[in-house]
Amino acid sequence: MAFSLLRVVSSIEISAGLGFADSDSSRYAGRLLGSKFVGKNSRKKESWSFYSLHDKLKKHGKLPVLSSLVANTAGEVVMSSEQKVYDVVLKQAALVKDQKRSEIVVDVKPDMVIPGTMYLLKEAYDRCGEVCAEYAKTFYLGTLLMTPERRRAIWAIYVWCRRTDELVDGHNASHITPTALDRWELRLEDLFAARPYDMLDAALSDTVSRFPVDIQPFKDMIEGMRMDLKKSRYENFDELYLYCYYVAGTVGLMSVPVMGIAPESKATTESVYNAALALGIANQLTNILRDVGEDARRGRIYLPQDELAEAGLSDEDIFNGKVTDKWRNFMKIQIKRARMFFKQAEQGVTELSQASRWPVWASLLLYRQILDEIEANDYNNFTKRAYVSKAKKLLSLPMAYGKSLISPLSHTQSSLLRV
Ligand SMILES: CC(C)=CCC/C(C)=C/CC/C(C)=C/CC/C(C)=C/[C@@H]1[C@@H](COP(=O)(O)OP(=O)(O)O)[C@]1(C)CC/C=C(\C)CC/C=C(\C)CCC=C(C)C
Repeated sequence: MAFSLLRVVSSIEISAGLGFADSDSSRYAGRLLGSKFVGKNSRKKESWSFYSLHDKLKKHGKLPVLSSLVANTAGEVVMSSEQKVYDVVLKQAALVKDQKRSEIVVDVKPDMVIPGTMYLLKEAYDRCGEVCAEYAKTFYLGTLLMTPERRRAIWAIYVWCRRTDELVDGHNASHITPTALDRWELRLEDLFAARPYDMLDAALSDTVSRFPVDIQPFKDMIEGMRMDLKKSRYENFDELYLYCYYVAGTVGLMSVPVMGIAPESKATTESVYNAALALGIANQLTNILRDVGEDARRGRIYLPQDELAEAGLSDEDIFNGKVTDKWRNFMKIQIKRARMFFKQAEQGVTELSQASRWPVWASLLLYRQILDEIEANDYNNFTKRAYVSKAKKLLSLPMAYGKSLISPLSHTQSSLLRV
């Protein structure tokens, strides 16, 4: 993150380091930009399928991100992915609503554990920290600003996400079957029921017993991996949005209960979760735009098929990998959409607890710059991998730190305020 923060690692390393040698070895928060976040029924309802992207741009002067209702192939109006995901957001937010908003939300339980297991638990968290430090250096540094309880909990979540991603992206990926993912899910349920399989699971098991973290986003991430196994095309943005929620928006929903909302924040809990979801979506969209060529070489096209067709582009154009004006125009629209999700996420970062803001700002600023780099590469994401230089990364860190000093109270223009 600055996912050099969350650098992809060699699958051999990850298999060994994360314990994938066993048989269990295994990518969602946005609303229409500008619509007030009051309740799901009060949101604007507008469908991507009704106008072309260009008409929308002309009509609204800005690009709508998603609709609440979409038409299915039979022409019936159905609930959009955004609406489905929003229901998860509401559920997650409800879990923490009653929780006291304070810097120290952690009610550290008396350790009702078998003697010696405390030591093992410390080892388990330390190992999660090591993995995080190794594969997501800058992010790891950011977590050091957090309270010890939060820091180690984020490490444990990070490691579980990494392991899950490795199931379909790692070196054993070609052997992964839906059954293996079902087993990974059973293992997740066991871990939530305080029956961890290994020490890394034990760290997460402890984390979920201390923070109001729900199992749903974890299950949804596994669902995203299932989707990746069976799907290599996305008909429209609604389908892509759901995929992005599964594999990345979920991370935002898992992290907020641990990172905590600032006690002085006046934002609604749902709006903060929604911003967290938006950051996950923005990151994943950016990841997809950066990796178009790489994904195409694996036979995968994550870009919405209907938007490609509307831009006069086909799968063949992607496989041929020629940067044309049609491609540039298409990419401009996609980049614009990703930036809208980043913008939406920005509003929520300030509402997080003080110590959590810096790593989140850092990840937002660093990952968003990948979009600038795609532009700087004249939209050649077929053969050039957009990356942010070390110098730019370094420059972003104090910038992120400066932004993290802005408190929710000095941020009274926020559109996330409770109504
Ligand atoms: C502070 C912070 C950023 C916390 C998140 C820590 C965490 C638990 C990260 C887990 C990330 C992970 C391993 C996800 C597995 C699925 C996956 C690989 C998703 C893609 C990430 C990029 O990783 P990759 O290594 O492939 O990228 P590179 O090739 O190296 O570039 C994703 C694109 C998405 C990751 C999504 C997030 C980190 C969500 C961030 C949102 C929050 C932390 C919520 C912030 C709160 C508010 C209110 C805005």
